Amino acid sequence: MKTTIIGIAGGSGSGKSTFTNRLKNFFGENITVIYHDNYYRANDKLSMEERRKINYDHPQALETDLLVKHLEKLKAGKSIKCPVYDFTQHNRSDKTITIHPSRVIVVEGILIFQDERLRDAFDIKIFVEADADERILRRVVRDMDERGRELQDIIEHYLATVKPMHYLYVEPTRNVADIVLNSGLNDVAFDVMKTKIESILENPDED
Ligand SMILES: Nc1ncnc2c1ncn2[C@@H]1O[C@H](COP(=O)(O)OP(=O)(O)O)[C@@H](O)[C@H]1O
Ligand SMILES: O=c1ccn([C@@H]2O[C@H](COP(=O)(O)O)[C@@H](O)[C@H]2O)c(=O)[nH]1
Repeated sequence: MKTTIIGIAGGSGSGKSTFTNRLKNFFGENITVIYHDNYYRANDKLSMEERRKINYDHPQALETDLLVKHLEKLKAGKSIKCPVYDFTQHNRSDKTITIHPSRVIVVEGILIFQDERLRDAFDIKIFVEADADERILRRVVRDMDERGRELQDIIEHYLATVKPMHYLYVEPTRNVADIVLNSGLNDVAFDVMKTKIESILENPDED
């Protein structure tokens, strides 16, 4: 069985997970989804205070080598144990999820097009775009609701690292995308990708 790998990148709060989860909800077990966020490094030796100060928007914060290895294993038909990141603790949890190989793998993350090895592994590259003001407003709501953050922390973190790293490492990768979406809720884009994935699933041995 051939494997088709689809990368979905974009800034934090752009709507990557919204688009990715829509595909996952539609295709269920027929596709595999991997979040680069789960590959944030384990920092067990650091205190919570030290972990809070890490620049999580720099490529070095992620164990991308492990994700590259995992994609190679999945392509070779082997299952992987994917780490599970705990945003509330700024640390990797002790849980893992077993992910089995499948015809279509979707990989999502802010920095996935920044790494050459990942870029080369993707058969289709999608970049989700949204204005910076919308992204930060969404992030405030999400980080307070789901990631256990205070407003002041989110603002400081955004200005100190999220925003500068976005313009340094995320935004420039828009140019390598095959498709740029203006929203993770775009119905036409969803229909186009749904049709494409259906056709890939119907042809297990085609490139
Ligand atoms: N086009 C949109 N309009 C309004 N809200 C959106 C839109 N896209 C995403 N959201 C909301 O913004 C938040 C962040 O979106 P998410 O998909 O998690 O972003 P990302 O994965 O890129 O960080 C979520 O609560 C989501 O429901
Ligand atoms: O411990 C952490 C690790 C990462 N972050 C932030 O997460 C976003 C990326 O996730 P999205 O789902 O794409 O928003 C990144 O901007 C990091 O700053 C964090 O807050 N804490």
